[in-house]
Amino acid sequence: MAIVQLPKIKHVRAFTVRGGGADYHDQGAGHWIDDHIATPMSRYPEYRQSRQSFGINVLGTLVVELEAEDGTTGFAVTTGGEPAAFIVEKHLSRFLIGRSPQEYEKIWDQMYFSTQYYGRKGLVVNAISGVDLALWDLLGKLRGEPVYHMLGGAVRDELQFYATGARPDIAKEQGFIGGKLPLHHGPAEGLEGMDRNIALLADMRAKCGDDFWLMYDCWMSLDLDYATRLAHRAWHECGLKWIEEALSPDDYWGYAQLRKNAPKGLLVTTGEHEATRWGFRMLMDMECCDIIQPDVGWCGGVTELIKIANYADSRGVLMIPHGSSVYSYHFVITRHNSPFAEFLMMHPGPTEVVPMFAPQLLGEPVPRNGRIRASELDKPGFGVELNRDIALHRPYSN
Ligand SMILES: C[C@H](O)[C@H](O)CC(=O)C(=O)O
Ligand SMILES: [Mg+2]
Repeated sequence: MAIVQLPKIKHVRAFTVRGGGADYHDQGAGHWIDDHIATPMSRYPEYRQSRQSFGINVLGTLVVELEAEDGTTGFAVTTGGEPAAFIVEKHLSRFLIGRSPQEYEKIWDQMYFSTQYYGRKGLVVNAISGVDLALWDLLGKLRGEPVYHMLGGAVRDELQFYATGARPDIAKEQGFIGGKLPLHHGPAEGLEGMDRNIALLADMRAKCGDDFWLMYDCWMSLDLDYATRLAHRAWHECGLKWIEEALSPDDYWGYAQLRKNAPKGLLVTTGEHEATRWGFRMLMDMECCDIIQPDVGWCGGVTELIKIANYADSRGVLMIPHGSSVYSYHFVITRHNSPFAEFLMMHPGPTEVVPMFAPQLLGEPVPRNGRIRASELDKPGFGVELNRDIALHRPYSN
């Protein structure tokens, strides 16, 4: 039987898109996701009300499209905009053109180590992740297989989701297994801010009852003392399930101490702004958290997430990827140490379940009653198509 040789990559294109989608903070006015949410910039009053005021949405979405010799295309979206498009077109494309998508390990290695002198985390690894996701999409489209089949197949029949957004009470009615609230007040707002954080959580606990998971997402905004005090009050007064990304991603020592300081039973989680197997090894070897939360569009893509997830599994650490739509769904359904997934509520309220990366992905599945069945992922690649009716801008070429 002849060995299958897939067509090689002929074209690499990087586009940018504004307005929601993969850069999900890039929303219009009045959206819950930009309503006085605590960040490291909250120490400056002028940047406290709106995260867009300090530039959280400055990058926009990066779309990576790979076209094979036979005309088949694979694509992916992530956060990165024009600077990431430059890196894809002017640097990474040389490792892709004329190559088979089957070589995703060697291609990843060349993309990472050729940019290591100016990359390693953040924007550069976002760009690498976008290329890697497009490679896996192209591979699936050429093979006629969903990505989750290529990752070993489903270990359960369906995905269960918790919802991130301002209305956990509505999320409970919609069938989600928990609700993660954004933290609104950081250390700069003192005891009054802490009391308001607890009052909101207590109100949601009263509305949701005792059995519904409630979590706080602190988006890197706290110091160790404040995070420790918040953890104890939120656990003892409101039954908080986990405190997420309380500290700077660079403060591995702080996370290790927070995990020691936290009340027994409260989970400490982080990782969405961490990258590569080496960054997550640091989090796990220093025992910084109970759950790692890589974003597959930011940590290095599927090729790197395989390495991260397997190391976590060997250490008994849960790996619940940060919300990244189909790119995490196809991974989570194949891993026992990923028992549930995140769904980021992108409706402004949020009062409705809408596709997370809308309007960029045609055919993007959404949870119904807080679940997506594995069979809903049974389309080639990541099972979505690029919406070509949106304004795609190609600022560079290779
Ligand atoms: C809600 C958080 O501030 C952020 O916008 C999203 C996030 O960190 C998450 O979904 O996790
Ligand atoms: Mg988060």
